[in-house]
Amino acid sequence: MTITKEKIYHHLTMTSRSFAAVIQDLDEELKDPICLFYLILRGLDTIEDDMSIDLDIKIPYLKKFHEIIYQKGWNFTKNGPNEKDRQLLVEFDTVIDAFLCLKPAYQTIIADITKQMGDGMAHYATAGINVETNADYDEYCHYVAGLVGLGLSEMFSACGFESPMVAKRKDLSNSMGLFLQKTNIARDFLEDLRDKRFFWPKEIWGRYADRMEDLIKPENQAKALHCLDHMVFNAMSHIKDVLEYLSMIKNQSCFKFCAIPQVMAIATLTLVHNNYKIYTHENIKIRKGETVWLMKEAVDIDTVAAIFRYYARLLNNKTNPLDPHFIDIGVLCGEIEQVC
Ligand SMILES: COc1cccc([C@H]2O[C@H](CC(=O)N[C@@H](CC(=O)O)C(=O)O)C(=O)N(CC(C)(C)C)c3ccc(Cl)cc32)c1OC
Repeated sequence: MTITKEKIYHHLTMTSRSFAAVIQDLDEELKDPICLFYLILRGLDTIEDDMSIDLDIKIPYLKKFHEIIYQKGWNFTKNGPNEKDRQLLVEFDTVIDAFLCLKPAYQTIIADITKQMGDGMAHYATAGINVETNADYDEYCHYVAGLVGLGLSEMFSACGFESPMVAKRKDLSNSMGLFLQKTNIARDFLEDLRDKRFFWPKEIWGRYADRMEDLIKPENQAKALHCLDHMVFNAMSHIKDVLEYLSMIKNQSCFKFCAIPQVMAIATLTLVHNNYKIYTHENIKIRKGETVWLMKEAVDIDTVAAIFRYYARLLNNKTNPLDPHFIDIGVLCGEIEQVC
């Protein structure tokens, strides 16, 4: 297992440097199961994301990925040459070998979430199926991100680090995923538009433009900013659940693992809010110094609550009084300051 283990953590570091460090800080009992959960999800995501793979090839793989993770020796070489993380699937047999060494309880949780996610991805990959309504948007984000929160909460409760209540509160675990995913979807508008991936719900953008791509036209700047703030407001609706979930987490290594992505997300959402660069530049990111500060500070619920209060006030101050959501955002920020 040692050689495989080194390869596994190499893959982890290759896929996401900053988050790899957070996973490596986890308690020994959870480090391998969560590392493998992360890599299996990346493998599934790499197939879903690859627009060069025909749907009649892609969809069966998405639906049977939960069985593939039990097939020793399996690899995947159908990804396009420039697909990020394609190397992970080329060498996926090492992930499978390590997965098969996990305790059965963790294998079952991972396989069950992978099955649900693969089915959800297959549904939304089907030609003509798009995110139209706010309900579609929440459902899509549940499949690709909310389910991850559910699986992690089940692992936290299964190993005994957290109470069974953590796995029971599926609504809160789901919100942990939706807040991260909706922040990324708002942030990555231009990159996704270029890749012809449309995640913004028509029920939102349809109020500001006839076609989604019209949002990037300079003459539509005011409407585009109101649309962006509507997406920010939609993401903010999960913050109360996020704070309630984090207040349940008692194990220190689990707490940091859960809190760091959430404080990074509220900082990112504040940067994205009312920021026209979303429509002109890709890869909008918070500064490295801010990331380092957040990773160091996100150690307990009081500090995390103070961080959310800080960014809620910043975000509120950035809102244009002419913005249709000016009042709503103000009310939500007020509520966040209450909960904290
Ligand atoms: C209780 O729930 C969680 C608790 C802790 C962390 C995460 C969540 O955080 C990372 C954090 C991460 O991966 N950050 C990236 C930054 C980025 O992606 O922009 C990074 O630091 O590189 C993340 O983004 N996703 C991906 C999804 C959002 C789709 C779930 C993710 C993917 C696989 C796993 Cl096992 C975990 C997570 C949780 O998931 C909700």
